[in-house]
Amino acid sequence: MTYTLILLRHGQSEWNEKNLFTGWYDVELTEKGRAEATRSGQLLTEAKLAPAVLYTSLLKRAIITANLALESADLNWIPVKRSWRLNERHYGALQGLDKAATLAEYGEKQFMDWRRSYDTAPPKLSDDSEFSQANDPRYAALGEDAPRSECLKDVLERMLPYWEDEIKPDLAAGKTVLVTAHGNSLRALVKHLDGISDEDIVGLNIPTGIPLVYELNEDFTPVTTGGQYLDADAAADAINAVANQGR
Ligand SMILES: O=C(O)[C@@H](CO)OP(=O)(O)O
Repeated sequence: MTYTLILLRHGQSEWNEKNLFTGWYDVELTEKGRAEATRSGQLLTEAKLAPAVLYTSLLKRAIITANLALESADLNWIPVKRSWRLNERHYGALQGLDKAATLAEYGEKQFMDWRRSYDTAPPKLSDDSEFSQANDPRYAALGEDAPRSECLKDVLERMLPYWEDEIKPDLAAGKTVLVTAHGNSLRALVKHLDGISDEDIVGLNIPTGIPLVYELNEDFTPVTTGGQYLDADAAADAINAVANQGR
């Protein structure tokens, strides 16, 4: 008996295209991103994978990606659960900044520590910034606990309870689960699933809009470490593009 978990990073967003740090800022998909999302649904159909339940973040780039994927897989009807715990990493004071300009200003080491290190969070975003979520009603229940910046460790710590309490029980009940989320929230989940070290997670990048399928054993360890992208060639190219952003 194995469980099937499908991870899907949202399609290209307007700020991916512009090369801006995004985090919790709620941006739209580009036309290319919408096409990636539609194609990801076709890839699910071709692979004969039919999710029984969808999990998304509260950000529309993930929500719309999932809607388009399920539309093209003719699965619009499946139940949906959403949580801020699947949101992208809050990028703090970097939200809205240009990646290339940030690299030029702060240098390679600081840039990569902020982008990919396990435990270095960017400076906090001020509540009066135009890029702040401090007064966003969707996070009102979090009160002052709502993050103003996060490192990957913070993401793992807020995502894991949701994985344990909500997603795992659906898998254990035999449901194929689709999780549509973000580059860094999915890096956190993959780190947990594959047991990737704090050092090695620096080198892991997740491409937009390509389903990553994990078959999990009954103890939720992956049958194949790293899972399997449904379009492995496209994933390899796109992973390189993500790794080289800002350059
Ligand atoms: O800007 C962001 O929120 C993320 C994902 O797009 O960027 P990065 O890949 O640099 O962590």
